[in-house]
Amino acid sequence: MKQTVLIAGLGLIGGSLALNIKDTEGITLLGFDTNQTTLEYAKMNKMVDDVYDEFKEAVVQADICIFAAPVSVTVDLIHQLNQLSFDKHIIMTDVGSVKGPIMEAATQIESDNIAFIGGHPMAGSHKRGVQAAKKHLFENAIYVLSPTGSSSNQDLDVLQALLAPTNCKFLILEPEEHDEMTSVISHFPHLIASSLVHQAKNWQKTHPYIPKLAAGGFRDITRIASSNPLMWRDIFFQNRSKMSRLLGDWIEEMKELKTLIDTSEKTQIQEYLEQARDYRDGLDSRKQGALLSYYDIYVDIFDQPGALLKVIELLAKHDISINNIEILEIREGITGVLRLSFQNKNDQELSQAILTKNQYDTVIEE
Ligand SMILES: NC(=O)C1=CN([C@@H]2O[C@H](COP(=O)(O)OP(=O)(O)OC[C@H]3O[C@@H](n4cnc5c(N)ncnc54)[C@H](O)[C@@H]3O)[C@@H](O)[C@H]2O)C=CC1
Ligand SMILES: O=C(O)C(=O)Cc1ccc(O)cc1
Repeated sequence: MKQTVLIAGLGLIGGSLALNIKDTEGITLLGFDTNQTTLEYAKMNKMVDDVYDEFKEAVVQADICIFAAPVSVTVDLIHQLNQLSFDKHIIMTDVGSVKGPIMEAATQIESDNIAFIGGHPMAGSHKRGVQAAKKHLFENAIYVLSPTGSSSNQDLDVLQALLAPTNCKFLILEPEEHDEMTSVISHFPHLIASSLVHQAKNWQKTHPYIPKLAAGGFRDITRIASSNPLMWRDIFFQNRSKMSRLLGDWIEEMKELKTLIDTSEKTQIQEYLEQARDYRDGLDSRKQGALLSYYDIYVDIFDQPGALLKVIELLAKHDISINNIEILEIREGITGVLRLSFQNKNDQELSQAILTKNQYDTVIEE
């Protein structure tokens, strides 16, 4: 079937979706963005068939439109739809990290020809822009969909079929429960990560060597503080009431912890740490779902040039594809452990056997 698909906002997420959709048979893929360099890049790299810098001109041609701009921009674009007339059925969706304001804007759409389904791929990166787009970004990730009264089951099927090449896992959620859950598990942690970085920066005035002491733990917990500030500012304010509530709860909890520390309540502090560890370890279980979507192997490697390449070559020789590679440093610049992530248990076990045979120490965490 021939379909014209428009992606409005060709950044990290829009560009990554384009890389998944572009080669589907029968699809003409259009891209709209206000950034000319982005449009030129997308066209030059054949990520889309055609580019537009005028939303209205592009959207009237589409059978499916995916809004992939910042949440506040998507809200504005949805409001513009009422200035246009749509003479054929069009499925519209978005990728915004906050659903409430987008779904609210969608309720104001006047055309009966528009079927709106909210969307949010729960995968991303701290990078931004079309140059950071990756085809495999959504592999195994949860992709939340929120159908509305304007969309039918058939619309939902069509959208899921379009997104199938991403290899994501669909989850249907109400916008309100989505926003509450993502505020806890995604949005609020970003604020805390930034706050920890600010605290270290302030203490650096007293102890200039602080950055040299920053060990793996600090790096792990603050990784997301390197994310796109414009996007996160938008997310915080679009999900403002939930963020404010969590901040209030957090402040109260920190006050209680301060009292426990000040009064040397060692048992209660230990229980607090134990409960957190047990819950966190439980989240890592594949049975629980989202946090760990890959089959991992930890490989000890020494700090020698080419160590990484040797491991990759070894697995490539056996046609095993690695989903993700992360070097976990013991100290800054000193390689310690390699985390290799695989798509399935078979690849994981085969890789472990090959690496063990080649004298590598490996661990699979159950
Ligand atoms: N970055 C991430 O990890 C994730 C982001 N999201 C959501 O995806 C959406 C896009 O985020 P990213 O791709 O990361 O951001 P990005 O900054 O990489 O891309 C945004 C794109 O929108 C374009 N844009 C800005 N204003 C525009 C306008 N008025 N009209 C048309 N295009 C405009 C920009 O030029 C840019 O190409 C956001 O709503 C975000 O909440 C969802 C999941 C993960
Ligand atoms: O880098 C990370 O861990 C993220 O937090 C990615 C992410 C960012 C925004 C989203 O709405 C969903 C996922």
